Amino acid sequence: MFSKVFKNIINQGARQYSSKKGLKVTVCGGSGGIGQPLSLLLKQSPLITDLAIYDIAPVTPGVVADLSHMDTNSNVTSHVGLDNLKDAVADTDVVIIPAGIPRKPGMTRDDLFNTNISIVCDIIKVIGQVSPHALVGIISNPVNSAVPAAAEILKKLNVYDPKRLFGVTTLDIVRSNRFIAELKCLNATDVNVPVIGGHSGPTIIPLISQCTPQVTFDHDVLVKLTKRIQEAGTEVVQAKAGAGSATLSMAFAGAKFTTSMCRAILGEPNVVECSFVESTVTDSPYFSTPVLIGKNGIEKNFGMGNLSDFEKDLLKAALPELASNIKKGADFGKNYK
Ligand SMILES: NC(=O)C1=CN([C@@H]2O[C@H](COP(=O)(O)OP(=O)(O)OC[C@H]3O[C@@H](n4cnc5c(N)ncnc54)[C@H](O)[C@@H]3O)[C@@H](O)[C@H]2O)C=CC1
Ligand SMILES: O=C([O-])CC(=O)C(=O)O
Repeated sequence: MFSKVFKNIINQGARQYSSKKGLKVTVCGGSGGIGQPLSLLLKQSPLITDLAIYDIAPVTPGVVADLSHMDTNSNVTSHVGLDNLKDAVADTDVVIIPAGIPRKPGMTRDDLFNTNISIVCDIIKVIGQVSPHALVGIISNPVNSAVPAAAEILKKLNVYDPKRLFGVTTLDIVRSNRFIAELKCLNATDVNVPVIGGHSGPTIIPLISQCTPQVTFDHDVLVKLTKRIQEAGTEVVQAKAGAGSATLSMAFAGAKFTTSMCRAILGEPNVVECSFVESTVTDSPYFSTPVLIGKNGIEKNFGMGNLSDFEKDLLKAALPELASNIKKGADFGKNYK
């Protein structure tokens, strides 16, 4: 008797929850080093009712079975291989893409171009055909080339909306916040540093002069701190000694970014993230700055604000590399069949 009553209560609860439709999020590359912990974090979000995991790896149904035992309310689905990508992105609200290979010591992010950009283009093409209104965040490197390549694919499909395409640079902000908190003995969750530019070496420009709370450093400390932020990805690649690049901190950053997109779609005001997007802020056609995100993507670009002389020099050094990364990506996208 007790167990029958108990089961009824559970079933009513389940019906109540399943009737509340939240958002669908698709993780492309969901079985990888970033994809698995990112999916683990997203499975815990009450904003997401459907989590679709897409990958080419045969382990994917196992990853999904594993995630689906977590007693949170979202449904998780498995989609393996390009033929099944359509289902993964059908009616989706957000697609987040960490598909592709990571760096090994001695490689630059640009060395991943040949393998990763075609992976990203294959995925973007299907998103453009099936769910052009989704907000799309690209984690796969080189981000500076992947975003312009993706834009060209979407333009060819006549569905490109620059407000909906994002390069995910959140890890640069997460690292800057943490490194500054360490140096100044601050609570890391209270620190917020905008990071502009792109996502590779000298194109990563932390605006420490705009940090909240305000912080100051002697020039030599500022130089070292900036270099550490710019080379933090390489720090992890070297420490992992051939076994890949940042995965856990990236999953944390990716979950922050994805959650921001979900909050914005659900109507929360004042959702601001730094992201590598189409831009008129500088001469670079794509550039990361803080942007206001709303239901339909970017609503406002906040630009760079006032830069210190040191930051102006960083910007000058970044622009040539950015221009070449962007042209390489855009050319690939234009020629992609
Ligand atoms: N934007 C950022 O701040 C960061 C970007 N990354 C980048 O993220 C990417 C992924 O890194 P990890 O997860 O460590 O690599 P990983 O190799 O552990 O995982 C990649 C996953 O992508 C899947 N995959 C490969 N080709 C695919 C395709 N055609 N379609 C769908 N899935 C495919 C693989 O099966 C694997 O499960 C790399 O390009 C890495 O450089 C990494 C850290 C930070
Ligand atoms: O460094 C890499 O190759 C991965 C990455 O983008 C990062 O950790 O920032």
